Amino acid sequence: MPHIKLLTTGGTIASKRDPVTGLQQTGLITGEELAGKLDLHDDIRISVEEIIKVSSSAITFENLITIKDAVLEAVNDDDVDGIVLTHGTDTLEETSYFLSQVIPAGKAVVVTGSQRGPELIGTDAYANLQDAITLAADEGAAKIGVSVLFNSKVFMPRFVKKVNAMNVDGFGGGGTGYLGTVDGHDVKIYQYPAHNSTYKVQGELPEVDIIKCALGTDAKFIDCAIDHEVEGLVIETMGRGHANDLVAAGVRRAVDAGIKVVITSASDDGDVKVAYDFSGGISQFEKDGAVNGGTYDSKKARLKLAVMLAAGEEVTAEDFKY
Ligand SMILES: NC(=O)C[C@H](N)C(=O)O
Repeated sequence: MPHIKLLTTGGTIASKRDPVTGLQQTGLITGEELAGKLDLHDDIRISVEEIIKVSSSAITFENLITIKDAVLEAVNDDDVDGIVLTHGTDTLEETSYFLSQVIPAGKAVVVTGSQRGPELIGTDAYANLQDAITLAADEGAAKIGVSVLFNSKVFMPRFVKKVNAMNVDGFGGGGTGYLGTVDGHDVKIYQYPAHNSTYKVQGELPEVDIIKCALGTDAKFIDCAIDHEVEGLVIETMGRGHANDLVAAGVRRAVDAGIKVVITSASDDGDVKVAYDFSGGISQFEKDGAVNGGTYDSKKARLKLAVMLAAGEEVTAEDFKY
């Protein structure tokens, strides 16, 4: 009988209507209550542990460490066959990606949530939770390690993104699509991630910020980050890694101040790559010691950088290749 550990963190999937305001409030429904209403395969056994109870936009780097410790404990428990983590959708892509960087593959860790609260008409809370548990109990999911289940689809954390702010088809996998499906009690995995590097985080995650560039952006936020002595910076540039001379000068100041700088692109697909020789772009950023973030989106690059710094790893463009 597969034993699935259900770890809960809050989010809409744990919400009920506040009797006074009528608005959704997280943490009013427990994992036990949710799991009690599912139509699971008879031989699945569930045990529930509440880790935290917050809207996911309030999750902190400290919370990520707490979540990681709880997941690792379950991964290392021989009595547990698979893990499901329920989470708010706003930062689900970030927490799942973080976990994929710190939890070695070998046991299924399925992250899920819902766009509509469990009491709302057409809620996706029970369907997603049931599918996530079914996936976590499937042998094929163990090989993926950390995955995301949403609206019947299985995603890899590296590419999953909340693409819709309200409807139940809230997540997409970009150009790489999805890994498989859960249809009732049937799990089908069509593809596995080709690359899986994990790191051993020691202690806290360091402060790493994202600064987004657009037409006419200057370096005031970069200088502010330098003043705040952040350890890492992700500069989200345009296209293949382009900004302007003011940003380039700011990047230089940041690198000189000992900050690890990673350059990402606002585009959804395509690499940051040296293609032009001009002073406000990736060719200059690289000469000045910034790291090429490849196809990483800024939120994932931020977490990868924070994890690598916390693990005491040297950060190079090679680390952002896949
Ligand atoms: N659908 C959701 O879960 C959104 C919610 N605000 C959260 O991220 O916690």
